[in-house]
Amino acid sequence: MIENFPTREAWAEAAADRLAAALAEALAADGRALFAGSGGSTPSPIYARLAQADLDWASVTATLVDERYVPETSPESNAALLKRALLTGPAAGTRFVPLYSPAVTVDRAAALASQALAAEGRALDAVLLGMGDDGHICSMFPGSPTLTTLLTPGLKPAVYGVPAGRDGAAPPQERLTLNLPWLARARCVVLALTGAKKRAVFEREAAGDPAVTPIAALIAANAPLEVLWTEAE
Ligand SMILES: O=C(O)[C@H](O)[C@@H](O)[C@H](O)[C@H](O)COP(=O)(O)O
Repeated sequence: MIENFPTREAWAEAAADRLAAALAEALAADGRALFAGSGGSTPSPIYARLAQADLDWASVTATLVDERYVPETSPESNAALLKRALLTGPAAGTRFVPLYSPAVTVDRAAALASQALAAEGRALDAVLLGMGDDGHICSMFPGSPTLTTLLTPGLKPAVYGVPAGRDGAAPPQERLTLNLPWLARARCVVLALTGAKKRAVFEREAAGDPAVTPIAALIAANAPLEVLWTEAE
């Protein structure tokens, strides 16, 4: 299930190519495409390449797989990261749907983001995921109180609020996240991993109980998952 790449360049190129192909297919079929990207440090080289893809970016909508409940002015903002890394150059004309919105509670922001995504009227065409060392994808954290909800088949709203963990548990602050059924309905899900540690975490999580393990749940839901790995971190 894991595809190995000899260099970080080849890995980033392959991930960007898969995502661009999925977006191009949607654009050819429907004249529109919906992309969701991850935060964290892993995706930046992939975004840099994807931003150069020869696509009708003005017909693409981009959103996030998860977000800290912070405004774009925060260094923690995934929206700011995506805008900097992907929505630039040829991709600058892409419409962006944020998960965060100001002056409301995290759950209200989740409801607003869910409405905005529902208004797109389509499943995600391409998703770029990273994975934390604890096996989390999006803001679905193994062992967190919200996980069972986020993994529930048939969940209707796309986006949920995630409270900060208690007593040092993840996540350190409130977040917004896509849920498992939304991810699983995507047409292409690229999980980009680097380094021996993440590979071992992925293998452990893939063999876990789908009821309590986000990666195992994604596999069990038959998501069109492509796992791209390179040793170089
Ligand atoms: O905003 C986030 O935190 C992410 O969307 C998250 O799911 C990320 O992909 C992992 O935490 C891996 O992060 P790294 O790529 O930095 O290891």
